[in-house]
Amino acid sequence: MEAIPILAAQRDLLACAPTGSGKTLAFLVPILHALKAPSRAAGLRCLIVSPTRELASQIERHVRELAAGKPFRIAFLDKPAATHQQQQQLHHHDILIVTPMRLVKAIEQEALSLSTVQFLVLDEADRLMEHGFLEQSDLIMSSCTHPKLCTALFSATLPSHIDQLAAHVLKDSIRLTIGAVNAIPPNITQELLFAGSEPGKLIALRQRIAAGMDFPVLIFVQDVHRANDLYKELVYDGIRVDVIHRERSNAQREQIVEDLRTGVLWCLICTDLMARGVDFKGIRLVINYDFPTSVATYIHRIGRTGRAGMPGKALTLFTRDDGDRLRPIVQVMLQSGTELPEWLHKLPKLTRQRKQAIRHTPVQRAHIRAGFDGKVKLLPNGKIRGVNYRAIKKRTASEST
Ligand SMILES: Nc1ncnc2c1ncn2[C@@H]1O[C@H](COP(=O)(O)OP(=O)(O)OP(=O)(O)O)[C@@H](O)[C@H]1O
Repeated sequence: MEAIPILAAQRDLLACAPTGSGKTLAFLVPILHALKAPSRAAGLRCLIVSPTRELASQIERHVRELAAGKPFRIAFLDKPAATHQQQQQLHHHDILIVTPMRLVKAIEQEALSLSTVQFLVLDEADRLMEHGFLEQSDLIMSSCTHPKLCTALFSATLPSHIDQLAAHVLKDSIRLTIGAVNAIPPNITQELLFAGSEPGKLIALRQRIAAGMDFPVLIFVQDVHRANDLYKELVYDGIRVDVIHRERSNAQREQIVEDLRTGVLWCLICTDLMARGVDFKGIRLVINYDFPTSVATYIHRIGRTGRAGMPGKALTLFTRDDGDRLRPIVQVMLQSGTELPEWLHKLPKLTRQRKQAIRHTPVQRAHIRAGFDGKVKLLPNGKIRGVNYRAIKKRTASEST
């Protein structure tokens, strides 16, 4: 809420606040207030950039809800503008929500000019200023040439190199930090579990499920293949589970999110595509099945629970292979008051060379063993057609001994 008067005064802002603390409203409320009313003559006045389609679509929903009753022209640019007429229409929106790739295409095709933009918001700004997005963000920022442009950068995480970069692109800005930088909301209870090896993780997960788990649960894995493999395992176990990653269609993703919201699904397996910004309602537990690759990833993943002050839990599994990546995340857990065994307090620092070497290299992991490859069908009693439940019970019991 501290951001509201700053943006209302049209000052550049760099804001860092914990996950689930309501950053979206913190920028939408003052911007809608400042825009006052629709104005076709003024051209596009507000541009909101998000790194993923899911988050952009969620922001669009929030804008429409907040602007209800005022006929602002709001659009989410999720497809290239194909015809000249569509390109012309882009200029006539008051507020445009975009992902960088689509916007850069529109700028390059000269389908859209950003010279009238008065409010530019980069949501998940540290991600948008990282390798992979930085060039696109740079082009977007330099295309916003209005003399009274107000730029706002929002995120729950702010690595120091991004902090410095942000300071260069903002003018006479205010820096706002709610709580400590990279803080975990205190309402999220964190747990770290050593599972020994890859098969040990599956056993640990099955044991937790068998012991009773608060659904809905999000499970993060490191890539699409592992998401599909774990999905097969959990379907085999009779769990109402689905999977989201870049290979699912937009329609499938939307249906899955809806199914999770309404309780049709208990469990959603996802890649880091869903780690940032997405506001799943009522997630009780986040499981890091594969250890996160960075502190930022850890914070954003577990931030899918414990939103708006609700209680949440996060369970992070690790194996011997994750040893080099453990220390920074252990530090974050300790700083937020998580009790961990004494040996974890004394993990050695990595050398700079080792840090560099592992930064962009995912851990090579053994396959998650797939138990069932056939076609599956969820029955009304919650079981899956074609699954031998007796065999699973027997197998789980023998694996855990
Ligand atoms: N003042 C408020 N009172 C109650 N709930 C709120 C308030 N502001 C926001 N919320 C709710 O809190 C939830 C989290 O908000 P939001 O998605 O904006 O968080 P965020 O800070 O952007 O998180 P992230 O860093 O994960 O993107 C949403 O469901 C939102 O509706």
